[in-house]
Amino acid sequence: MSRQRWGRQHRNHASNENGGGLRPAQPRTQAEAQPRAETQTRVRTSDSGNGTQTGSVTAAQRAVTGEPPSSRMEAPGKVNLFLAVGPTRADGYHSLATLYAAVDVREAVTVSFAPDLPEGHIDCTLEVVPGSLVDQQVERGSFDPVSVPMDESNLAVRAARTVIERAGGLPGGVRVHIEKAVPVAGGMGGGSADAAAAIKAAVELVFAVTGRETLVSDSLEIARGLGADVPFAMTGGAAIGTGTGAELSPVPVSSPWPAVLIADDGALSTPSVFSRLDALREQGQAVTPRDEDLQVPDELLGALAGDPGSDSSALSLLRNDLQTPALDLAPHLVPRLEELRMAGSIPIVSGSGPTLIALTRDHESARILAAHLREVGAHAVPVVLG
Ligand SMILES: C[C@@](CO)(OP(=O)(O)O)[C@H](O)COP(=O)(O)OP(=O)(O)OC[C@H]1O[C@@H](n2ccc(N)nc2=O)[C@H](O)[C@@H]1O
Ligand SMILES: Nc1ncnc2c1ncn2[C@@H]1O[C@H](COP(=O)(O)OP(=O)(O)O)[C@@H](O)[C@H]1O
Repeated sequence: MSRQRWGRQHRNHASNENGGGLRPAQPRTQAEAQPRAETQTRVRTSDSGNGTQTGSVTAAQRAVTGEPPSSRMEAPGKVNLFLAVGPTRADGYHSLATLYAAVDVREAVTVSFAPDLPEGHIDCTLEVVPGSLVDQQVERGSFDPVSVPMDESNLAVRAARTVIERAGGLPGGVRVHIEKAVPVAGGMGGGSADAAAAIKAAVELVFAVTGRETLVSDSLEIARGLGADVPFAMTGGAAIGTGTGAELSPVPVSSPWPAVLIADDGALSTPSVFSRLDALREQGQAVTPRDEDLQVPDELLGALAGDPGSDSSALSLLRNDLQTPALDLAPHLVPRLEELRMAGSIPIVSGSGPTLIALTRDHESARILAAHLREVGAHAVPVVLG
């Protein structure tokens, strides 16, 4: 069993009651290099129980700086290039076969030791990354960050708490700070990315404060316990997901695929979309695939791997069984998909939606399409997949 920990991106920073003193995230696009959005929401939670700068925080360093240790980790949002959904299982989940691809829109979570807070307390703060799709939604008034739960149900809080408790606790509280770039309830696994980043950051923090290590296998078990998409957010890249989506087989990507992400003004709850699929199937309006259909086609994997024998016709194999129920719940997406097809892209609903992903011929086409969509009022950014 590996004793390796996740990454090494410790940093020290002063943390105050408003989550201030946070080093700005590394700008990823020109748009994101603008000043930070003012949006910041914060709640304190408690219970009865208990970047780029690298290198571990040593006790000596802490003694010199006098700052509590802190770890900032990133994790990507995702799209599903293929998603075949099987029948409902006894536990209420659906067996599925999916092809996950990470997008270069990333969440970041900083977990900081807070000796001034009582043991077991977790403060959670959130800020919106400037220029991100979420920032575009906030600016247009279609998303309010206050709608993200900041209590014990927040996935980053749950992740940090689970890691810390399994490691035997810390002699104080913790601050969790989320930098949000992935649309909430958009079918892009943003909450799962927060959970994954928080697991990695908490593992590093526990090690910095106590010297206790967390096995990679334990981190992955915690990830699986937090949601079907969380293990993929831990690994990124591209992978086949089976079972509930948490059993992963990484797949190679020759060169990242260009695409445009189009966020919606609304949100769709994942359980409601699965329930609508069940209802459509019961009414005979959607087909339940046979077990042998729960397989990502080799041609699609070949296209992603740059197999010379594969060609762009493999893109016709893109599939999302949640698209029909998502469109049923959000019918305004139907003409939008058609417009994207007319513009020469290959669009598909991302996961349970309502975010759309439009694959383009090349990066320049993605840039032009995203700029055009923004001109006509959509929230769009060019991205690369995998
Ligand atoms: C649909 C997908 C496709 O990648 O992504 P999103 O659209 O949410 O991003 C995932 O399967 C979502 O993963 P995640 O959001 O982590 O799901 P979970 O929290 O574990 O489950 C939320 C709910 O979704 C339904 N669910 C999820 C996964 C699955 N294989 N079968 C299901 O039926 C269940 O109703 C479950 O209670
Ligand atoms: N850190 C978090 N970020 C976003 N949503 C969260 C978080 N923690 C809990 N949630 C809850 O999870 C729901 C789904 O979140 P998200 O992962 O963004 O969507 P999706 O499952 O569509 O990819 C949200 O509506 C919210 O209520």
